[in-house]
Amino acid sequence: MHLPFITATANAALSMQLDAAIDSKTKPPGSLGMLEVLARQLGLIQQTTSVALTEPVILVFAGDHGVAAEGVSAYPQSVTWQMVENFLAQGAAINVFARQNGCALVVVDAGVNHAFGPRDSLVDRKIAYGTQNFANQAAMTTAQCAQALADGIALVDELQGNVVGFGEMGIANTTAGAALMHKLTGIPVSDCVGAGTGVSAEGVRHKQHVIEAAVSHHAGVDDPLAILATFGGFEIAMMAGAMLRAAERRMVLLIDGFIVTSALLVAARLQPAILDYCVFAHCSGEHGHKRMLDTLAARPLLQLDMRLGEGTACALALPLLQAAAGFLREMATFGSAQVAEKLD
Ligand SMILES: O=C(O)c1ccc[n+]([C@@H]2O[C@H](COP(=O)([O-])O)[C@@H](O)[C@H]2O)c1
Ligand SMILES: Cc1cc2nc[nH]c2cc1C
Repeated sequence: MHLPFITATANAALSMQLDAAIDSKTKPPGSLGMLEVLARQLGLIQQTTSVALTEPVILVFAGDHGVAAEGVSAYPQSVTWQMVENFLAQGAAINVFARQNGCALVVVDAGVNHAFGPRDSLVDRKIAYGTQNFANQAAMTTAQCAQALADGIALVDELQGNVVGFGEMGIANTTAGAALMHKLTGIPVSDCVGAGTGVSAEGVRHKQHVIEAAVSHHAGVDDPLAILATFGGFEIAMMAGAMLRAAERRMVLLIDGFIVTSALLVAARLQPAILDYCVFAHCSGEHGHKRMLDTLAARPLLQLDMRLGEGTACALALPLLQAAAGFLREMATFGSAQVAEKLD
């Protein structure tokens, strides 16, 4: 399979132009804080000092996990397809937040354990009716993993705009995400697991033991794509493919919570320059997310103790991204507004 190739955004001459443009605006230098960091990043991604965000979209990937059979979630597996129906009926949190912020939403069946039948507003990329239970065998075959990556790439090829947010839905996928985090970072499993949908402290310890046993069972799996196939999910693999292609197309990637970031961990192992294109929407309340973000040297925009997934934090962070692009494009300069500059 041909994986996307991502170019780093570093450009010394453009960086200086962006700094000059940002500092020329009618404000004390640095006073827009993180928005200035974002504006600079957007300029480097788009290779211009006049940035513009067009047709933002959030892709929500849904998939089921065989490891749910180990009793690692607070909810039954059927909630995955039921929540997909809720997305299609416009009733979920992501529907509300995307609507509020003028963001399109695309729901993708990457591998839900349910037959939806033909549906106008559901993108059918079902790889299988859920993954296998990684406690006993690899979650997916190499071919299924490659197909999921390729489908993610193809989905992003169809997008018109230049901003894409990533969201997911999948009962038990914090267990998959924690296993990926452990395998890809070496951080102890105990620091990767969390409450997910709300399991008890004992439930979190059970998750830890399930993952530790699976990691020993699959000893020697060390290549990033093999780790993805062994412990990942169809929605996670499809997101990783979509992320790689989005960065190759020089789009802005909005990264949601724990599971979305675990997909990015895989993508960043394959193409480290992808991180230049990522805006981290929030630090999730899921226990391992802060450590995961730290390993990527990521600075999240929001910290609202949210741990829902669905791409909800992407929708909430979008106005901040638009503020960064807007000030760089529209604010007056000290010269144009005839405002006196800083005293020496
Ligand atoms: O995005 C997050 O940080 C996040 C943290 C905890 C849970 N979730 C969501 O909850 C589901 C997974 O939780 P669990 O307990 O079933 O592993 C899945 O549908 C995710 O979208 C999402
Ligand atoms: C109700 C519910 C909604 C969700 N949205 C994302 N993950 C979810 C998990 C549950 C349980």
